[in-house]
Amino acid sequence: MAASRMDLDGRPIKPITICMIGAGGFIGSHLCEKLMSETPHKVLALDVYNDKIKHLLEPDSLPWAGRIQFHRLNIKHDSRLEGLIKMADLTINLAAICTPADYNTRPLDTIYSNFIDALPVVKYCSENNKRLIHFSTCEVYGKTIQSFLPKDSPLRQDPAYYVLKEDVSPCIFGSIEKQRWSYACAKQLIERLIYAEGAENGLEFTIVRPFNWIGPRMDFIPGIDGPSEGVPRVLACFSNNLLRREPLKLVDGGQSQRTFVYIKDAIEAVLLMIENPGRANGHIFNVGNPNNEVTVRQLAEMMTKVYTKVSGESALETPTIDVSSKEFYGEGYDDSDKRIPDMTIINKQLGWNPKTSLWDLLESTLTYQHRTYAEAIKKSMAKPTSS
Ligand SMILES: NC(=O)c1ccc[n+]([C@@H]2O[C@H](COP(=O)([O-])OP(=O)(O)OC[C@H]3O[C@@H](n4cnc5c(N)ncnc54)[C@H](O)[C@@H]3O)[C@@H](O)[C@H]2O)c1
Ligand SMILES: O=c1ccn([C@@H]2O[C@H](COP(=O)(O)OP(=O)(O)O[C@H]3OC[C@](O)(CO)[C@H]3O)[C@@H](O)[C@H]2O)c(=O)[nH]1
Repeated sequence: MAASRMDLDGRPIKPITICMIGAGGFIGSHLCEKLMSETPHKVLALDVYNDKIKHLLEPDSLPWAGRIQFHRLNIKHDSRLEGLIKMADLTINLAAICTPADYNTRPLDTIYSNFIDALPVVKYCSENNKRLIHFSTCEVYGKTIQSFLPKDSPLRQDPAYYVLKEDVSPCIFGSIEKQRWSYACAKQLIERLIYAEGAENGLEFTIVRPFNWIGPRMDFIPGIDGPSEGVPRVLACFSNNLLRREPLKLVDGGQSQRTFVYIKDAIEAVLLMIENPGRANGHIFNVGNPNNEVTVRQLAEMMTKVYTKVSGESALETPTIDVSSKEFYGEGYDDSDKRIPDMTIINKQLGWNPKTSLWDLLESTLTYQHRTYAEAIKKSMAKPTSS
């Protein structure tokens, strides 16, 4: 299998060792799965948790046993970090606080996690001449230029005012009191630092800007495998509502727009970056699906239809309710209005295109959510509440 794998320029791919930080999270778990099942590469998987990759670590009889090694560590304070980066050919940094409910309520943790804690990773890669793939975010674009144009301006139809291009679009955030932007701003600064390490010290880097990757194992279902009061990202929020047969909450009318890409499509793009360093180094890549754009309200409607199909349950009488962002997220929340990725750079460098439609990716993801959580939710809802 592995011996005959070729890169995009027809050269055989040599097995490498990857130090993956944040390997136990949503993206990390899918990337580990792909690397184990389809490549000969080794993974040093670093995280505080490993629940989402347990199926790859045990039992010892798995075909890839010995190629993945879990190291439970917190990169904030662990002297093993530099040694592990030195042992690898490539470091992939996924570790971050990246749920919007935290950005305005835990801004210090958010800034430390996305900037300060990433600094040693960049430094160790640069000092030891190790390649780095760093996960940033589409949030670095902030709001579109379009959102500042008058509602009746014909310029609103011009993609130049809303399609987000890595090398052209500005980063437009709200005022400092809108602490929502603490995350985007920290991610932007770490991008600038990595870019400068490349320019001044020759660091070989690739920066990934994911545009709402979704699929199985994303975040948690409150009260089942996460805190009851926790607020995950929209896929898990709406899944939780559907599983509990309660209305889906539309923040500020659900008018914001997003493009969603299936995690399995996006992981293909990351694998191309890993295995084609000559084409990926020095680049910042949007990774998203411009064809899967919906408003959050449309997403809620589609998820409701898909869930009815995959669960066999009847639709709710009141499928959605409106809630203000202040009530849902608290003071200091703000939102990106629209996120369409320009695909020119990733097409040119890696020839990558997403394949899966929004309906299809929701069908496979909600089938997973139903199979994984429906019974546990029923049991938890049947339990009498303690007085
Ligand atoms: N999923 C998306 O659509 C998306 C979009 C934009 C950006 N991103 C970026 O991609 C990366 C991964 O996102 P995800 O969706 O998999 O999130 P996730 O929360 O599922 O994964 C992050 C992982 O990092 C780990 N981690 C955090 N701090 C750590 C620390 N100090 N030490 C060790 N481990 C630590 C967490 O335990 C978690 O397992 C993040 O950097 C995020 O900002 C993701
Ligand atoms: O119950 C809910 C939950 C959310 N919304 C609204 O949905 C939009 C999307 O929210 P979410 O998926 O939580 O996150 P964002 O897209 O805003 O931000 C993410 O983008 C990438 C990343 O960097 C990492 O994943 C993260 O910052 C939004 O408009 C919510 O208000 C809702 O209506 N109801």
